[in-house]
Order: sequence, then C-alpha cells, then structure tokens
Amino acid sequence: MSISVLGSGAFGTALAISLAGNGPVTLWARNAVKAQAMQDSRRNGTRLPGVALPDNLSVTADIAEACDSRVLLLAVPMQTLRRALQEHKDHLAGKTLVACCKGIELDTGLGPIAVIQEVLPQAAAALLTGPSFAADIARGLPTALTLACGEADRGKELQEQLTTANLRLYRTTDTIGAEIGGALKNVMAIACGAVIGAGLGDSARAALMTRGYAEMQRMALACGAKAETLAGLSGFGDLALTCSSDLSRNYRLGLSIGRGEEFDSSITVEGAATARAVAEQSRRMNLDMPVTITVTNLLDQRLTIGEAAAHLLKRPLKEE
Ligand SMILES: NC(=O)C1=CN([C@@H]2O[C@H](COP(=O)(O)OP(=O)(O)OC[C@H]3O[C@@H](n4cnc5c(N)ncnc54)[C@H](O)[C@@H]3O)[C@@H](O)[C@H]2O)C=CC1
Ligand SMILES: O=C(CO)COP(=O)(O)O
Repeated sequence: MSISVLGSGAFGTALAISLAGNGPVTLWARNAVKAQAMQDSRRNGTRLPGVALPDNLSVTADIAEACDSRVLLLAVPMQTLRRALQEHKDHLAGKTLVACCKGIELDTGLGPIAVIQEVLPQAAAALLTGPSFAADIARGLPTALTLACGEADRGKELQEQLTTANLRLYRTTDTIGAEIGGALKNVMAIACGAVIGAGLGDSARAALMTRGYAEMQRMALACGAKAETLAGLSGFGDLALTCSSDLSRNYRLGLSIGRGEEFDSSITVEGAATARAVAEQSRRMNLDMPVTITVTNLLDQRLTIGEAAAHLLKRPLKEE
C-alpha cells in the first residue's frame, strides 16, 4: 500500500526517506521548482542537507498525484495545517490523514487532530508524534514514536504501516494526551533554552522540566487525557529530548532569548504560537500554568530572563 507525505520540510523529508524502506513513497512539495530540484538532485539541500533520497521516493508538486495514496502524512507546521487542508480539501476527502505536527492552533486552541476533524469530518485522523529529530530519522538512527488514533483498529493498521527499520511505533487511542504532550514540550524547551542561555544552570533547567511536566499533565488531565500518555514518548520522552539538545529549534530560540541574541524568524518554532494559545486556554479554564505564561512574557518582552526567574521563585510556596 502506497504512502504519501505532504510537506517537504525537514520532518516530511525524513519520514519519507525512512518509509521508503518499506515501499514506494511520494513526497509532495508545494513549490514546483523545488520539487523538481529535489527529484533531480535526489537531495533536500535546504532542509535536510547531506542525506540522499532513496530511488523509490518520488517528489512531486502535483497534489492529485500525491493524493493517490490512501494514507497521507501531513508534515506542515501547526499554524499552516488548516490552510493546507482547506486548499486541498477535494483531494484529501475520504483519506486517512496522519498529522505530523506539534502544536496548538493560535486562533482556536485546537490540536492537529481536532483541526483535521473540523475541516474534513469525513477523513480518518491520526497523529504521529514523539521524540525524534528529522536529521536522526533521515540518517537511519533508531527512533521510537507514538501513533495516536481514536479508532483502535485503524491505529493498529497505521502502526504496522508506518513502522520502519529505524522507526518503532507505539500506539494509543488517547489523541488528546498525545496532542497536548507534543505541543507543550516545545513551550518548555523554550523556557529551558532561555535558562541555559542566560547561564542560570542545569539545576534550574531540571526544575523547569519537572514543573513544566506538571503543567503538561494539568492541562492534559483537565482536557480529558490520561496521565500515562503524558508519561510516554509523546510527553515525557519528547520533553526530555527537546529540553536538552541544541538540535531543537525551540530550545535554540530559548538559548537566543537567554543570551539576548536575535533569532532567525523564518525558522519553524512551534512553541511560540503554542505558548500563546495555551496561555489563553489556561486563563479560560482557570488552570495554573506559570511556566507557559512566563514563556509568553519572555517572547513578548514583557519580562527579562532575570525578572522571569525571580518571579517564578517568589511564587507562594505549595505542596509538590
Ligand atoms: N524537524 C524535526 O526534527 C521535527 C519536526 N516535527 C514537526 O513537524 C512539523 C513540520 O516541521 P519541519 O518539517 O521541521 O518544518 P520545516 O520548516 O523544515 O518545513 C515545513 C514545510 O512545510 C511547508 N509548508 C508550510 N506551509 C504550508 C502549506 N500551507 N501548505 C503546504 N506546505 C506548507 C513548507 O514549505 C516547508 O517545506 C512541525 O510541527 C514540527 O514540530 C516533529 C518532529 C521532528
Ligand atoms: O519535535 C522535535 C523533536 O521531537 C523537534 O524539535 P524542534 O521543533 O524544537 O526542532
């Protein structure tokens, strides 16, 4: 059974390379010139330099050709997912759509599965998430991910189809937990990067990861998710990776905030919009999310890193 990946950024290309080990894969790029260049050079030089595209991976800008497959992986940034779905609605109707993005939509507070269900109620929706850098996957390094699908049988089928020689998939039906874990770990990574960038130390980072994890759980449980999901790859696993590696763009944005440096705004950093969306949601739901709120204050330059740290330390003392 053929598989297509829509979105030829770092993650889409890496997933397509890994899946090509199972059989033919089509990678769709919205820009025809770039698609042709990738198809001819057998490289994605801008997003994934140094990795060759396997022979059975074909790159196209023809959406009809890409949507010939029944299973479509959507590897576009969270804030563009709705637009991508709307633009290609006719081709996507009735397909199995696996979102590969991590985040919460700024305007609606919805995660990727909910956005798919809103735009294309007839499509089957799933989410592929968990600790994985595109560069690692593309190089064939071992990776474990979570496949979240509300329909247990379809989830099982997808788990089998999308497992490859280097991608081991675990499945869950807790789509809300998987969405929230993957979205919020990016917010915590910005906070951790800021702490390290400002020289506040590894102990402060461990404190933020732990208290950030408590926020992830608080939000997830309030939305009906299971605590075990947050303890899995899509929550704790991805938090551990993203808060500790400067391969992470979210962590690197945090580092630049902590160091008082500029950051290239063309780089995909999902945690920034997600922090704002979740901060808004936490106010509506009356949930205590101090780390998330602090990240929005740093991003919008309402607090310096020193003020942010002092503010978090001075909060009323409480039980853990
Ligand atoms: N890069 C990584 O290591 C990983 C990324 N992810 C997630 O994958 C998602 C995508 O990230 P990357 O591929 O890294 O970003 P990227 O910046 O490398 O690529 C994004 C791609 O989406 C395309 N795109 C943007 N808007 C579009 C639209 N409306 N229609 C069609 N295509 C559109 C862009 O042209 C670009 O090719 C994010 O949510 C990210 O959190 C998840 C795990 C690992
Ligand atoms: O999601 C990722 C790792 O699991 C990639 O992290 P960044 O988007 O911060 O680069």
